[in-house]
Amino acid sequence: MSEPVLRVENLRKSFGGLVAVDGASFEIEEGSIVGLIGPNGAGKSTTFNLITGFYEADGGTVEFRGEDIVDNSPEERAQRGMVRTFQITRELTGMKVAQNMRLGGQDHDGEKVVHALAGTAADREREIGSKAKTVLKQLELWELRDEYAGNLSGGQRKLLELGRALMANPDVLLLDEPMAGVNPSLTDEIIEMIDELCEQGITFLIVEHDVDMIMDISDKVIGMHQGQVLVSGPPSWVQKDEDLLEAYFGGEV
Ligand SMILES: Nc1ncnc2c1ncn2[C@@H]1O[C@H](COP(=O)(O)OP(=O)(O)OP(=O)(O)O)[C@@H](O)[C@H]1O
Repeated sequence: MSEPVLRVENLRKSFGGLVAVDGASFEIEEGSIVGLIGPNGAGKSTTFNLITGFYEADGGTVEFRGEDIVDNSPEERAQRGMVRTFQITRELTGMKVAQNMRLGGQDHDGEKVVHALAGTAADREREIGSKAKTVLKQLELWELRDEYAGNLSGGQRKLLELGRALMANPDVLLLDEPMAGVNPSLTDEIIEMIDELCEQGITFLIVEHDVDMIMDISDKVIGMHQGQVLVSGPPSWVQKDEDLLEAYFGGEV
């Protein structure tokens, strides 16, 4: 069997006395779509932030292509091809769609993009512009390129977030609730896009509250509760896992 692209082992993180991630371990195979689910407060976002290096782990390892990167900064991880989506924050809503995309090609993963391209700064600018055009067309945002990001609908913003992340040439793309606030027609578009990108070799880790959708699109689903991985495997049996069902629906009312 091939090596997993990402392996998390015994990951731990507390905030004060609160244990948010409590010895989580799982693997992500290259070229797969993996969903990370669990009830509110299960530790999904914290795990996400530990993988991308936005939080420092209290313990455990994060291996990327067989190498422990737990001491690497988010920028170093991004340069290796691990990229996450960022919300289009207030600062970015004042910029046009096309500018947002160019920034995506330059910011956290800028080094990788720049190194990948030969030639002068002007050549690189042209290259970034041409990649932005391709991605915007893929995401059907090309017509909106001169629109301010702040004028986009919630769903269109989600597509722009995805587009910005794609500008950084990711190998592994971590999506934080890509469907939140997205209307059903755009949801389908995003799912199609994820499928296509996966076929092109991008590995996905997706944190998402829409469990049905995650079960539909994922090759593997990881279910978390109280900072621990309860279950990890194919959607067909994760959705029948008694412990996970109990975590979602059981316990005290
Ligand atoms: N920066 C922080 N400071 C203090 N406590 C935090 C912080 N981030 C998360 N927590 C706590 O850690 C626990 C896990 O939170 P986390 O956001 O990882 O869960 P989640 O599964 O993503 O939840 P949700 O589905 O509601 O987004 C929660 O009890 C939360 O209150």
